Amino acid sequence: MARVFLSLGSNEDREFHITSCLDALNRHFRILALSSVYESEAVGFSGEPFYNMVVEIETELDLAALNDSLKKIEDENGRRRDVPRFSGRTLDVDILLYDDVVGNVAGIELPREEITQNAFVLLPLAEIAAEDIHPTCQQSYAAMWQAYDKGQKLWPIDFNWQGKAISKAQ
Ligand SMILES: Nc1ncnc2c1ncn2[C@@H]1O[C@H](COP(=O)(O)OP(=O)(O)OP(=O)(O)O)[C@@H](O)[C@H]1O
Ligand SMILES: Nc1nc2c(c(=O)[nH]1)N=C(CO)CN2
Repeated sequence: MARVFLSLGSNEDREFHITSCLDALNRHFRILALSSVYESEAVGFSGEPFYNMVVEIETELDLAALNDSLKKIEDENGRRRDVPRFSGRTLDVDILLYDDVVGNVAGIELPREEITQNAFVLLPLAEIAAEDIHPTCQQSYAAMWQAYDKGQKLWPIDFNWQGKAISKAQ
């Protein structure tokens, strides 16, 4: 069984697509943890603000099969692939960590660089995996967040899934 952390993002019909993604992940995998949902301005392009969160799952799929399964979930949520990389999206699901795998496996680069680059990835990860150690930085996510330049604003959102509030942030 692999422990996997996924980053979810949406800036079109955000509540619908994040909910729909959580429903799909719950059908296909065992969900171990959900972070809060955070709203932030689009980074890298001028578009609508995003909702982002991190989800920990457990799976027997290898990386290639997991990537296929996540792409299918993106497709079911109307993800367009014929648009520039930095543009609006209904749903983006990225693999941040797959156990402690480091390097390129089946075209998947791990650990995903965005962990160290984007507050909208690092904060929700630190929320649910505070004491875990980043496989190459060799620091805990809590320590990495402590040291992170907090210039990028994130707003915790009251978000309910399956009738329960999943927000932990104050
Ligand atoms: N850590 C990763 N998680 C998911 N896909 C990855 C990863 N590393 C490489 N890839 C590969 O890169 C391809 C493009 O995905 P990538 O996530 O980089 O682009 P995107 O989803 O279009 O844009 P974004 O950077 O906005 O997520 C994927 O199809 C996948 O095969
Ligand atoms: N706030 C925010 N900005 C982004 C995001 C995202 O998920 N959240 N994803 C992008 C493309 O992967 C580009 N910019």
